[in-house]
Amino acid sequence: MSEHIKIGLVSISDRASDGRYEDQGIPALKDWLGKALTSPWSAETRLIPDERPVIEQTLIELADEAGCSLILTTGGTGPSPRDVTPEATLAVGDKEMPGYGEEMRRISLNFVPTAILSRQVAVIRGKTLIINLPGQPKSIKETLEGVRAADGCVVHVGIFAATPYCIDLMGGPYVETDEAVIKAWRPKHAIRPKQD
Ligand SMILES: Nc1ncnc2c1ncn2[C@@H]1O[C@H](COP(=O)(O)OP(=O)(O)OP(=O)(O)O)[C@@H](O)[C@H]1O
Ligand SMILES: Nc1nc2c(c(=O)[nH]1)N[C@H]1C(S)=C(S)[C@@H](COP(=O)(O)O)O[C@H]1N2
Repeated sequence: MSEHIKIGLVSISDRASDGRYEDQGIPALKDWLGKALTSPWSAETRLIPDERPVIEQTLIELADEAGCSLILTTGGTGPSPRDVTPEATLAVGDKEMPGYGEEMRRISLNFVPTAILSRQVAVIRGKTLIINLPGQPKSIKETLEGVRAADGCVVHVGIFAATPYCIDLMGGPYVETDEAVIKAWRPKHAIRPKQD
């Protein structure tokens, strides 16, 4: 049996938040989740500048007040002076989840050599998993879904594959996915029977 999940989507960009360009981060996140999730979900969206106090306050509000079990951020993970998303994320986290950043950089190296410049982190705050994704809108699908060969076969599994089980272990809602987009990996004992 699946359960409703509230997901925080945070686009962190100076230029998108002040209107110099249109934000493509939140639409890209919504688009991918709309294709990937088969269990019920709703989004809380925020478009904010690269200001560390604003990022921290936004993450705290979405986790502690809005009740998001998962928060995905996009933007502000590079080496520029204004890129402070990882620092803000680590500051509000109780536990770091280093596998996410390690795996995203490995996946992204299949697309761009500059993937090593990306400093993404993931943390758990209370009952909320917070994951930083890179800022390039196309990198959202790339990191969540992984790498496919020309015939469509998955050659490097995306980071979302492990995320529903992580949320299970944190005591959150049971999230299900469309296996054609991303297969949610759980040990056999943790898989609930599908309902018609
Ligand atoms: N929200 C967004 N909408 C559209 N494109 C974006 C967005 N965020 C980032 N990008 C693109 O991805 C690139 C890398 O993202 P990064 O987070 O490093 O942004 P940036 O160069 O610090 O600029 P800004 O914070 O003003 O978006 C940006 O230079 C921009 O081309
Ligand atoms: N999957 C993927 N990862 C990516 C990219 C990309 O196009 N696809 N762009 C990279 C680039 S050009 C940079 S500078 C770093 C910086 O992260 P940021 O975009 O969040 O600042 O992410 C990298 N990671």
